[in-house]
Amino acid sequence: MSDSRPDTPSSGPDDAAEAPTPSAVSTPTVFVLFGATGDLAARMVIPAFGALAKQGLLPDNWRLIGNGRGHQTDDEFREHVKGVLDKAKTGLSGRQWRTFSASLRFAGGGFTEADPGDLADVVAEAKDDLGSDDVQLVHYIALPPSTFESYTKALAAHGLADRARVVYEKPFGTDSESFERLDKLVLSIFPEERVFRIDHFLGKEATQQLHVLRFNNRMMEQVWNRYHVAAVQIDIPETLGVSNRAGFYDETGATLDMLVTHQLQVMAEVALEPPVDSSPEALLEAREAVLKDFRPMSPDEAVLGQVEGYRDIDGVADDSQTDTFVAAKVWIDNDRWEGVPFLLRTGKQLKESHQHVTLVLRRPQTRGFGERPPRPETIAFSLAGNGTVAATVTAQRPGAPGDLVPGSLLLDLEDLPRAEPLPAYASLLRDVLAGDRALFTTATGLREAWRVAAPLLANRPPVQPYAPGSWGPEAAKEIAAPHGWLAQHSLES
Ligand SMILES: NC(=O)C1=CN([C@@H]2O[C@H](COP(=O)(O)OP(=O)(O)OC[C@H]3O[C@@H](n4cnc5c(N)ncnc54)[C@H](OP(=O)(O)O)[C@@H]3O)[C@@H](O)[C@H]2O)C=CC1
Ligand SMILES: O=C1O[C@H](COP(=O)(O)O)[C@@H](O)[C@H](O)[C@H]1O
Repeated sequence: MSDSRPDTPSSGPDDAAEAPTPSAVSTPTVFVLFGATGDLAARMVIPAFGALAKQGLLPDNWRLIGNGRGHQTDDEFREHVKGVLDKAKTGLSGRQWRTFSASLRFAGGGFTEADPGDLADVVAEAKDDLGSDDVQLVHYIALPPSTFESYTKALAAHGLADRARVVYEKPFGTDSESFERLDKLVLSIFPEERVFRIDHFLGKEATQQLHVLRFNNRMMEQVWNRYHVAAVQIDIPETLGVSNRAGFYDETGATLDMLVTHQLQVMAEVALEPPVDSSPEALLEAREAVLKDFRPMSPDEAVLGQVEGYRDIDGVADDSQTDTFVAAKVWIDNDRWEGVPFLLRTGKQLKESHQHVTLVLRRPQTRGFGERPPRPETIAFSLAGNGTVAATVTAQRPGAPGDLVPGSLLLDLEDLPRAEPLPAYASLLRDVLAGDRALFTTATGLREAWRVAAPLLANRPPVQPYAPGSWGPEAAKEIAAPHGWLAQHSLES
């Protein structure tokens, strides 16, 4: 394994102009990134490390060890990371990149209970390098969920679990039964306070604004219930395909990848009751509590789809029944939300990408001035990027008394004074370093999510084909009747 220090700078501002940035955590830390060659690592986790480095939020002394089943040298891994950071436009200066890249290592040869590959040795070297007895070990398991159990056992078998923190990607389990088994195994090895079950949608800036805006603004607080809200849409269509991660995707599918995970957590963020105080712990308790009121999903109120051509992708079975699309109606049995459908939709290779949480408002009780356009008024949050919030209103077309048209009031969160938005993964990694688990899912919350999804998973409707670039199977339109899925183009800046 090579250990030379590369001097190729990543694109970024001039070294001379760069001010030293303070480090957030002083404990020397060794990160192990399982799945370092994968899609998630490239799209989110490695760029998050870059963003933390850029803002001076990594510990003063750290190492990041990439792990995989294949072999590569440290320098090859550095080249990979450099490509990823350049693509993500992280903007590290030359000096920042040199410091960053010097902390990168790769340990190949896989990692099983029987054989740790290179990892145990590389971790030991990294700890020695950091020259302290007090080194924090943080494992990030960015692997397909079917491997979580075996990697957890291997961590214990090779003495890498002691005093370590561990981050699990989602889905944590693939149904109630496997969730309970995994949870029991994990907690037999790691104490709960060192387990971080990530759901990066909870770390998004705009997701956090759901409760902040709601509870700090009377105009939102007052309408946040069944008397004023006719329906809530949590709509996450994607143009993205899955050909680069077919193995993972074919064993997962849209329902597990997005709906049982991100969308139910975001739904809980929308639906929660006022937390007892403004602490992160109270927020987490409120999220868990409302999940208990979610009604188990009915397969009759769900549509699954599979994009045409999916079975031709390398790594996908010829007769795959995996869903690349799901739309479903979920109900909450409590006083605030009785009778309000929560409409969840997501899928791959659809017409458009967006991530919208939309409260569809009931029409005003007064007669109004003019003929209202059919589009309902809404309060909508775009979770993508740094996030936007919009209210769509009905207004009079200027110069045309009585001619009513929809308009929108838009807030771009990054335009707020002194805004310093962090990508979700960077923000959550910072929380892992600080030991703050408030924006992570808990076993209690996940147990409820699996309970809610159980009838749908046990009785999956057949997947209906849809054309790439479409909005999914026709039948999914019915789920959102009478309003239809609201596109909210005006939300994107
Ligand atoms: N991709 C994304 O956008 C997101 C993914 N996630 C989650 O991240 C996790 C990983 O997803 P993603 O990166 O997309 O998946 P990938 O298919 O890209 O897999 C990640 C890496 O895991 C290793 N791997 C694959 N199969 C196995 C196996 N059977 N045993 C051991 N290692 C294996 C491979 O590395 P190697 O060949 O080097 O061993 C691969 O590069 C999943 O839990 C997913 O839900 C979460 C949010 C977003
Ligand atoms: O967890 C996942 O999320 C991504 C979408 O995340 P975002 O950060 O782009 O908002 C999704 O594409 C992927 O399939 C899924 O595993």
